[in-house]
Amino acid sequence: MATADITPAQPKGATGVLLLADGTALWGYGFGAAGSAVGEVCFNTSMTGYQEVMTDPSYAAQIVTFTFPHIGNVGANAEDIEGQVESAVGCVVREEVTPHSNFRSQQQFTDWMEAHGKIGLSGIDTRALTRFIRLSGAPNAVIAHAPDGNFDLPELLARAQDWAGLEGMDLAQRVTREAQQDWEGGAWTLEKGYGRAPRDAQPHVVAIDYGAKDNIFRNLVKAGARVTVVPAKASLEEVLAHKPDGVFLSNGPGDPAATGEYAVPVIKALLERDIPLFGICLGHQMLALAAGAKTTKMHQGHRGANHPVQRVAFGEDGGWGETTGLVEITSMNHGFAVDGETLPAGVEQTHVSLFDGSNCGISITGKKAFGVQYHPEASPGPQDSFYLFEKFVGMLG
Ligand SMILES: NC(=O)CC[C@H](N)C(=O)O
Repeated sequence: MATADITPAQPKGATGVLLLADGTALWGYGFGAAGSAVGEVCFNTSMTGYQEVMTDPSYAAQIVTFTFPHIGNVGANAEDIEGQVESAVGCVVREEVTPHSNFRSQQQFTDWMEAHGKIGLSGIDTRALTRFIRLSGAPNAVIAHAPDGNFDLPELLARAQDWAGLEGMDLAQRVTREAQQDWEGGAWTLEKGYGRAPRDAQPHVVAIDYGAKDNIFRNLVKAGARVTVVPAKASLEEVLAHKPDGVFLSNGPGDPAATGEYAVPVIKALLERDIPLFGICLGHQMLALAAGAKTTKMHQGHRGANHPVQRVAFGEDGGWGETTGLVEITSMNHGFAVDGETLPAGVEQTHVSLFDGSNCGISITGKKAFGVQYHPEASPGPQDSFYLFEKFVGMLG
């Protein structure tokens, strides 16, 4: 049963609403798919790359508020897809979606959203919503689009209130590939689109897919690796059967502490066997859990393409070299974080966020194992951190 007043009342002409669990209704205009969906509301400050954001599986069970006011300008295409599986359920934007005008566009963003079952809401004061999230934390909400303007508000509110929230939620097993896959995509170029990955390349990286963005695999290929992707719940034996030179731990949605139940024992065993490891985002968080650290839910999270991160230590093999102290501008999408205070002896903090000092990288002493909280593959975002793929592939074999 819903237990809050819904305010303000629906204005004339509204066809979409973001109904927060506390009863606050943000009224606007629906686009994309009709219907409703529940999730945690976050904000992303990227100025470009909305299609990659909306297809990043790490956003499963989330509603993305774009702080950049004009969304839709470059339309949508069949290439800028980061995952074919579940991802953000919807998005909230300031202005009416801009008609597409770009040589790569194949579809209006509104039509693409509809085709992918995602709900859009325009006409929202996204600055006020972002300030609300910064002050009060990321709320649970229902996003709804009814072309005829008819909403069952008590039912929508009950859904927002009954939803358990992301904390304690394991979503990786919902978004992972179910079968092993020989990864075949290479880096994208304007002239040729995506390249092909040579299957005889060395070294061989086995990538555990907790909800991976495809551009990570393309970057591993670009750095010279052959990549075999295995499902989130692959056992140690299944991973080792591929005779990996190194194992990659992917990004993904949900709470790392909940996901770690099946992933962490495998990661621990790989660490014990001295298999080189590289984790990104959720993979970084679970590497930290395997090494004995703790993760926490953040107040508002980090999501955008402009997050400064500083290299603060060399890493075990001195791999950052002279570049310690350097700042990278990074792409980020996380709502949980490794608690830097809980890093045990033998785990070195290699990167920190210059926004809030939170942990952004670790390296395990005596092992070829490291992780970063941010997204070096960009998609979207700056490319300052591509060196990490070369560093990892370079340490194998
Ligand atoms: N991009 C990711 O891998 C996100 C990791 C985790 N789900 C978080 O929100 O912190």
